[in-house]
Amino acid sequence: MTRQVALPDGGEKVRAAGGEKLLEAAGQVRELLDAMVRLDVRTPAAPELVERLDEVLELLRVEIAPESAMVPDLFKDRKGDYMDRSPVSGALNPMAPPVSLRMDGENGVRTSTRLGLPYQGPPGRVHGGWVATLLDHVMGFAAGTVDQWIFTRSLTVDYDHAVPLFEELELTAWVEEIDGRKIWVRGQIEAGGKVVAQARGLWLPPRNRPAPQD
Ligand SMILES: CCCCCCCCCCCC(=O)SCCNC(=O)CCNC(=O)[C@H](O)C(C)(C)COP(=O)(O)OP(=O)(O)OC[C@H]1O[C@@H](n2cnc3c(N)ncnc32)[C@H](O)[C@@H]1OP(=O)(O)O
Repeated sequence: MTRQVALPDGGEKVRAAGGEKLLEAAGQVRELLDAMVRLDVRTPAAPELVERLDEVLELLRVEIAPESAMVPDLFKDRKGDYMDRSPVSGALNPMAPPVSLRMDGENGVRTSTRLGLPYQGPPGRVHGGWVATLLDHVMGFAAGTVDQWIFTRSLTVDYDHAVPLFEELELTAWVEEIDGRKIWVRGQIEAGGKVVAQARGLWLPPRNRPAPQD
């Protein structure tokens, strides 16, 4: 059975809606995150950094939406805007590497990414929590059907080898089995042509989803 998968568009709609500059700013904050973890604790740049960032935050304080306005209604709201803010593939979320997903055959999703120092766990290796996050995300999209939220119910990760920083990582996820509402998915990360992490998980839509006319 061919899955209907809605992938994030890498900020295309944001750009089309006039958000080019905001995407550029998100890229700058991403760069800032990387710079922050590379600074010496006694950097002489710190006082000026505080001052300039304070100005930036002052500018934003009057612009930002309340937290509650950014939490979509599970059953009513469309996922588009929310996905631009995702911590993994959100073009507008500086925490996101970001990964941009593409289809891999009829039942799979694929992406490649390269992670830098903000994602370091053991020396030179990606933090295990981020390894699981990347797999969770890509596998969630492989499981996800158009116009429906879907949740991770179970995720088992095997950390077979180090997942290296600064190297191209190939992520793939594919649906293994569908059993009623239950969607079983497999995923893996390859580096240098070798599988370094793999996972299996169960995805489910919420049980109490109202009928479409509600
Ligand atoms: C466009 C794309 C968008 C989607 C794109 C999304 C991409 C982003 C991906 C990010 C993913 C996340 O971060 S998701 C966030 C983290 N996950 C969550 O917050 C989920 C929290 N859990 C829940 O809300 C709930 O448990 C649900 C909705 C998942 C399911 O609830 P439920 O259906 O009422 O019932 P529940 O008891 O949980 O179990 C359902 C069935 O699964 C079985 N089951 C449970 N665990 C197991 C297990 N390990 N192995 C076998 N079977 C299991 C149970 O026995 C039961 O079977 P039976 O008795 O029915 O036969």
